[in-house]
Amino acid sequence: MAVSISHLGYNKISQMIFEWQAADRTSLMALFIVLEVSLHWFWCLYVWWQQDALNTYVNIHYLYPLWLGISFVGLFFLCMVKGLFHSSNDNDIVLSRWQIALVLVYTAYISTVIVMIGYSSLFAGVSLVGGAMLGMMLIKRRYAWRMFWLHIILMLLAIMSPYFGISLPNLRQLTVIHPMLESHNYLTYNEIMAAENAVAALAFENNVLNWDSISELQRSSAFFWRSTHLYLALPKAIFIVYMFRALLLVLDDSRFETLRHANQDELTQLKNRRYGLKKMKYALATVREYQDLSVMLLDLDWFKQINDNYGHDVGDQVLIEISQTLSQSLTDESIISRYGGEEFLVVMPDTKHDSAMVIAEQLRLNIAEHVMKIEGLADFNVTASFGLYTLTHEERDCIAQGYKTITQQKTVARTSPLIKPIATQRAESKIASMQKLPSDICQRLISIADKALYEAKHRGRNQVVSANEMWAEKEGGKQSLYKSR
Ligand SMILES: Nc1nc2c(ncn2[C@@H]2O[C@H](COP(=O)(O)OP(=O)(O)OP(=O)(O)O)[C@@H](O)[C@H]2O)c(=O)[nH]1
Repeated sequence: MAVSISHLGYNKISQMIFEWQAADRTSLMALFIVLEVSLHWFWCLYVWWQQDALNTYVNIHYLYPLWLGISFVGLFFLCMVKGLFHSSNDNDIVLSRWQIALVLVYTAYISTVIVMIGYSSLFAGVSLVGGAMLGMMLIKRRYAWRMFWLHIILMLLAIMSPYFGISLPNLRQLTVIHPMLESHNYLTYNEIMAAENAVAALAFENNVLNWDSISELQRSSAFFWRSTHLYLALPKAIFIVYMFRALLLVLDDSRFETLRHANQDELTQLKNRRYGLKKMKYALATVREYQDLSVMLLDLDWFKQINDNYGHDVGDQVLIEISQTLSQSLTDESIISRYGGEEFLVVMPDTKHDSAMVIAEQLRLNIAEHVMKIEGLADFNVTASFGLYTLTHEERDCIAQGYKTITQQKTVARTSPLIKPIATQRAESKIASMQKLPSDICQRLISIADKALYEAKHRGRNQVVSANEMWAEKEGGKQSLYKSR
């Protein structure tokens, strides 16, 4: 199948986004907000610096609480940005080039909006929604919607505030800094507004706009006209939200595809080894107190001969059909994965040894009875050998207890008296989250099932051998996963 470069690029970007940790995505969103907030902060600095010149037009007392608020917001989001450049193991930079490019482009856009067009709540509002949503997109879509509704509510409150006698600082008013010039140059939005306000000022006493006359103007204005602010901004905001929504849907599909490829075995469509092990770890961590867990490793017999006699394609077909037999014979609770070439791993949570033996025996029969019908070849059957091990809850408790004691001793020995309590706490909570089991337990379980599988091959193939029974025979019933055998 031909794959275009743009398709590859698109897959790569979406894969990168979803491999990102939530903390990094939050930090990126915070960085966008910091960029915007710092521009507002510098705008306040400029007004404060020019306060003598702006005194006639600007109620400077409103500037200080606004400036303070902006500073707090900026500092708050700056703290959130901290996680952006370092991953949990400290020195690795987690921002990739495309993310840096995204941040720079957004900065350039916001700078242009503020410097060229002047501060307008409409532009700033839309840019804020855009910037924050860009960050939100990288976290969760429901936040994008919440953010959108919050923005509308805030705008409504701002529109209605004068009717309740509330005066809010008006940043746009701060842009009125020059009287009209006799200039034929291109005028920016900011300059036009300045000119309009200067003209409007003629209508007021002493040719000066003051806050009382502004408040009077606000109260006398019809609610309908005041709310143009909202309904002019709304279509833009909805457009942005829908654009992001469409993007999210595309990314969701892409994420699903990426995860499918990452977890699935191409040939058999079973889960692959990596995912099988991950699910096994999860099953071990979530198994209940009185539940046993059984692990089964099965390997097709004389598979090399099938390849040699009939060809690799027939070998592949056999693997596909046996995988289907596995999926059909086992319940949904079983975790089935292709462990290696013709080897499969089955983990059965909450399954006692006797039940696991019955299941394995039935599976062996199903495989042996399955007739391979390949065009141009005589029908044939394939058999498989099984190694099985059941980790009983009693043994699991013993391992957990022993492991806990060893870990506590190590932690106490390694740490100084000052940091001992914290280190011990951390170690304990980590152990608790793993159900107090050592991290190599999965490999040990598989390796024991593998020994039983080896024994099954040795005994003549096409049979199930239980590691529990094997060691019970050898050691008179005494057995432990962490004891040298
Ligand atoms: N067709 C095909 N063959 C594979 C695949 N993966 C591994 N194999 C082959 O599987 C064969 C495994 O051979 P062996 O390990 O000798 O095992 P065996 O012939 O089944 O013998 P026993 O396990 O002792 O019964 C090798 O020839 C591999 O090339 C695959 O995806 N497709």
